[in-house]
Amino acid sequence: MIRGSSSRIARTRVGPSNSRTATRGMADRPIIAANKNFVPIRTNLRGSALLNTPRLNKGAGFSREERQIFGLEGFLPYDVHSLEKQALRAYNQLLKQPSVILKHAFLASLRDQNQVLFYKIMQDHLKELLGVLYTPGAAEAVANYSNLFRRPVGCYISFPNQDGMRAQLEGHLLDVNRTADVAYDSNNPHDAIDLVVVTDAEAILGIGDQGVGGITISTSKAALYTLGAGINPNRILPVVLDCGTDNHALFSDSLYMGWKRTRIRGKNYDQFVDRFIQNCRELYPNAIIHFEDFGMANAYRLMEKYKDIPMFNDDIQGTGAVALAALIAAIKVSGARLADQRIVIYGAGSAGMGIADQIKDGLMILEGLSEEEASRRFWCVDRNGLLVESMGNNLRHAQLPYARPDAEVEDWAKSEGDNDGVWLMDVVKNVKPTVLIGTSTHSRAFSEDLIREMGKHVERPIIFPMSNPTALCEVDPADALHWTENRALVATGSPFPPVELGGGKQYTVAQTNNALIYPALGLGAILARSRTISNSMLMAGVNSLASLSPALTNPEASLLPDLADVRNVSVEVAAAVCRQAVADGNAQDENTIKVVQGKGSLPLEEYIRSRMWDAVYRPLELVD
Ligand SMILES: NC(=O)C1=CN([C@@H]2O[C@H](COP(=O)(O)OP(=O)(O)OC[C@H]3O[C@@H](n4cnc5c(N)ncnc54)[C@H](O)[C@@H]3O)[C@@H](O)[C@H]2O)C=CC1
Ligand SMILES: CC(=O)C(=O)O
Ligand SMILES: [Mg+2]
Repeated sequence: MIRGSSSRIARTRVGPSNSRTATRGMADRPIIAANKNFVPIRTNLRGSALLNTPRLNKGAGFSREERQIFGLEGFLPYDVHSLEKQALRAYNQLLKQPSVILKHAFLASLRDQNQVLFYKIMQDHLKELLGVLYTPGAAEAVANYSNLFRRPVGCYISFPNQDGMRAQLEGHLLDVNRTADVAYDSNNPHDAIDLVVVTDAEAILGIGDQGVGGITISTSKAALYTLGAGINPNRILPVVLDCGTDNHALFSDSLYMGWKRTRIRGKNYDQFVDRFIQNCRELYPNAIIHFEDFGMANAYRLMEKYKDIPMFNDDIQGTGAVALAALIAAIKVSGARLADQRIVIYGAGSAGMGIADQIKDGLMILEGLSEEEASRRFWCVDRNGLLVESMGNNLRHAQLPYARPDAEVEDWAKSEGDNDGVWLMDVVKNVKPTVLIGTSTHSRAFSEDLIREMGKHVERPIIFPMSNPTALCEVDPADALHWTENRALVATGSPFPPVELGGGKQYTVAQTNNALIYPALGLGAILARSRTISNSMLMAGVNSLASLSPALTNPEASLLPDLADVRNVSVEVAAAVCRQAVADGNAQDENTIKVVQGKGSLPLEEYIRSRMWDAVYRPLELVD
């Protein structure tokens, strides 16, 4: 950490008149709602070095006084511009970019120049720009990573370099600590990282193995933690574990920047990941670990293996949580009971089985079903058709509880294909599902015939085509509504525009994406400094999110809150997660425990807001 013997603070327009009082030692600086944005960031950088440090750079936003103190006159055009004016200029430049991928590149470059400005324009245009930064935009950016590469962002841990892994991770810790502002509430440099977002890039969104390009999903998910839950971006470490790639197109691309070997598997892989986790635990003992877009076989194994540390798998647990919240809202609208649903899941991978597991937990906890009874509410269809018990060793461990007895399907009327499997249409005809969920990456798999067939048997069909990016969605929501005479309750993984229902009415399609819940889950776990992230914490988050559904008061409204409102949603959801962490005895942060117990100076929600990072320019303090 930087410790200056003498210091000067530029009193900028944003600073309160008493900002000099903030020069006390780091440890005794309380960050509370009223002053968190006025606490100076200490730096010894000046001139172009300051302008080239995105965490500190304010560009034309540097005040006259700051320009004097930091030697910036002569490096900047004369006029001082407010953050709002800078944001307007940047947004106008963004609009001139002719394609999503160029817009994504523009945003990435803005983030690499001026962090606050990047988050400011993202926040101001969240709904529109999430489609660029996240899904669908991120898919294109990941797939074109090596061709579009300009500068490295985040942490690259490569299998062939693993002997230096500890030093590499220490390097990031030192780098984070050098920014000083991140360690405001502790003198322990190991406290500087709150969150690690890690992918091994084997199953990115719906586009599969992307090798080193997977870093872009980690950086996008990391940015959503800041946008969605105010986690300080400088305290998040996005990581790609480069384990090689089985994507032959990348292999034969001379510009590919990752390790050009087929993916390591088995013992080598396990040891590599384990080494990474153990180093993270030692170097960043307070950080939670978010696993993203691992291939299914590893994703489940690793989730089980590391369940006693504060980690979660977003594709399994985050997706399960958001889907259950949307389902709870949908059945309230339809007037049915959760226990009476017949649920077909198309695509029995990480997301599909995560959703099944979470809904199963819901059936057990909310409806009192036994595990066996709850499992019987699901029919899961994958590449080889309906999962049935006779598939035996071909079933993955996570799929086993949902395999149907073969006897059940023996008498089914079958219309599709040969007799080797039971296909989706046959399942829909025979099961007459009330809920159809798509996590298959099979674009437009929910055909008109299929949706009409489903709609014959149920008054309010619940249809969640959740595959990303947009092009892989199982059905366009407008079609699903049209084919069911507007009776369907629809939610998608990627954003879709509202559907015109006629008569001046519109249906708002809920974006049922884990991005609506994982930032708050992370924030709650970080604030509580939770030992683990338990199922009951997840369920608390689900119930909180479901209770915020606009459809509860207006049946034509979206099943889930708008992703554009994620920051407010996150305060509520994180509060529920914190309360549950305390109730479970998992919480270790004394301040948060006190607040949850009503012994703090602020109510929990306000306390949470007071800990959120905002996209504003904080005063800078020059230290020698
Ligand atoms: N909305 C959300 O929040 C989330 C959406 N997803 C999306 O879900 C999709 C799947 O992701 P993961 O589960 O992580 O991948 P995965 O690879 O683990 O699962 C996909 C499954 O679909 C199966 N599948 C592929 N083609 C099929 C076909 N033609 N018919 C039947 N099954 C087929 C595969 O065999 C596999 O089991 C992706 O598009 C991903 O973007 C994933 C996580 C979150
Ligand atoms: C949303 C997400 O995590 C995925 O599509 O993989
Ligand atoms: Mg994912």
